[in-house]
Amino acid sequence: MSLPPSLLNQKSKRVYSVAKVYADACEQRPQEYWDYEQGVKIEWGKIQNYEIVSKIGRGKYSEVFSGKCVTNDKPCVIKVLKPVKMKKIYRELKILTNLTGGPNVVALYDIVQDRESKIPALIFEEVKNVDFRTLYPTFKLSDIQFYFTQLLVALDYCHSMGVMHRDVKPQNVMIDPIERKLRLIDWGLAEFYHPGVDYNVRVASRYHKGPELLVNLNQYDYSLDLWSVGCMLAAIVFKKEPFFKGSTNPDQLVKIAAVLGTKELLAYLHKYGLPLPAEYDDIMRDFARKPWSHFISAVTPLAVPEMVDLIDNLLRYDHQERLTAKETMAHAFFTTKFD
Ligand SMILES: Nc1ncnc2c1ncn2[C@@H]1O[C@H](COP(=O)(O)OP(=O)(O)OP(=O)(O)O)[C@@H](O)[C@H]1O
Repeated sequence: MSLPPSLLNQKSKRVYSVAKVYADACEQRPQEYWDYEQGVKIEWGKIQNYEIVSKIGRGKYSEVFSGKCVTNDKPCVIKVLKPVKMKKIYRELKILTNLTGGPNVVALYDIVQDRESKIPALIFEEVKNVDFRTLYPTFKLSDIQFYFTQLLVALDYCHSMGVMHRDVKPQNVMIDPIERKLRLIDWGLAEFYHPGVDYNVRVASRYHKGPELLVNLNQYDYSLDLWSVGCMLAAIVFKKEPFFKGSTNPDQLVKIAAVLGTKELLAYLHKYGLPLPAEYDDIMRDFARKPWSHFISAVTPLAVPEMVDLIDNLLRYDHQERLTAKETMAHAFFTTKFD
């Protein structure tokens, strides 16, 4: 039985940007693969199989607990969702079930539901994460090579499966340095990519939002995630956490322009036939582009030329110019041997 047509892959009247890679990843698969509005059938597990041990986190959309599966005594993480639109819950579930088992993607063990409140909870593998504010300052170049390769493998995988994560940031990259294990978590903002579709720009967390989101360029794609990776690397290497620290969303673009230049921002908008939104009228200034050397000093030994070149190729206004996840892994930074 075929599904009725969906609004999720409806093209915009003006198609001005299409992903450079994996553009047809969803279109090549059956509609059931990506149509979370019509095709999600949840196989609920048993809530009594899980026990809460302690609280480990609180997100905008959930409360997260460390727990235990009583049938096998295995540790797990229990993410109890806050009441949001069912459509958002279906999207996260569909994406997680499609991606679980993929390299460095947090594994979804089960989905359960509270009998009375009907609130769904997701059961995940647990990662013994060390907070990035403690861990990243210990990184040598070889650690950056290792962990960012793990992150890029996860991203290349999800992109190849037609999914943009849309919330890449240190808080969503769990690292267990003892096991040298990395898992990309929080697929709550992730979305299926269809070429020519207009997407909501209210995604990602402020400091890691790509310029496309801040100028209302709706036809963005997987390359959004590579901007966020560039922000993470720049923060580590230039010892500036976060690298772009806007106080509001519009101020975030001002902070980016203060580094990448205002003329260059306008050229980006011009390429895609978009105006600079009116909200910038009073706050955007005419910034000259800063060379990366501006951020290099005696306290930035990680800023070797290969790394700076990599950052330069990720932190590009033009999402089509950024390296893809695969291209990033093949960049000289990753193929050079560092101690
Ligand atoms: N598998 C896991 N292993 C270890 N810790 C985890 C795991 N999953 C989630 N956490 C912890 O719980 C926090 C919140 O989880 P998650 O980001 O999935 O929830 P969220 O409500 O979508 O958060 P946000 O508001 O940041 O988008 C994470 O930042 C992390 O500290």
